[in-house]
Amino acid sequence: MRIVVLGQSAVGKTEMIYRHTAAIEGEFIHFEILDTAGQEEDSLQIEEKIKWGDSFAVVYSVTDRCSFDEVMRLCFLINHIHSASKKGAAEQPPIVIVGNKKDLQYDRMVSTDDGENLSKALKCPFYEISTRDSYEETAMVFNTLYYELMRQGSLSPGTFKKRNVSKLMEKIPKIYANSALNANGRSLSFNSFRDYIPE
Ligand SMILES: Nc1nc2c(ncn2[C@@H]2O[C@H](COP(=O)(O)OP(=O)(O)OP(=O)(O)O)[C@@H](O)[C@H]2O)c(=O)[nH]1
Repeated sequence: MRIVVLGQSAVGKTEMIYRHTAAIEGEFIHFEILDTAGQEEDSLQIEEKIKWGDSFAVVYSVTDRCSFDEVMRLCFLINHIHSASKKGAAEQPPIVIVGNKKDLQYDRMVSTDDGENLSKALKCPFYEISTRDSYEETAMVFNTLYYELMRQGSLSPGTFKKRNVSKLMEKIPKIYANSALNANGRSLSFNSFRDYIPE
């Protein structure tokens, strides 16, 4: 299952996991997670990434009001690109809205109510998490996307089994949250998405 993580710069996307395997109801689900680069990317790159994904985590930081204001635009972008590329899809692709950095209580600029109200308006599940403090909360986001995709009937467990790990993800090391930081203290990521994008 392919998940694309979107959101403004510095909200904590790079703290998320790049490969993750979970046993859900007796099935081993292999998640391929694609990070995006906040503000630096051009619209073509974002479009390619959105087309690649089955489902989406749109992340903001509870300490950054601007990143919250960006969520609605990103959700509309995902829906627009998917409805144009996957004609006939009855529903919007699974999207989870994620308010990250909830550990920074004293720096909060976005309340839990704001997040919940937005998620109701956009009809998407919503979680507040801390990627810094909890691996489980991050994994919960991915599991929810899996259940949403199954609910839509877009993919059956059998389809997942047959699907090969994409060429894109073969280039990427397995990295867990808060581990494998590079010299700048940031998790490893990849830069040249277009070189690796599968057909
Ligand atoms: N306190 C706290 N800090 C976090 C959390 N998640 C990420 N950070 C920090 O926030 C900063 C930005 O995180 P990144 O993962 O680089 O943000 P990004 O969204 O990938 O940013 P771009 O790559 O610019 O798009 C880093 O210093 C992280 O350590 C969290 O849950 N709590």
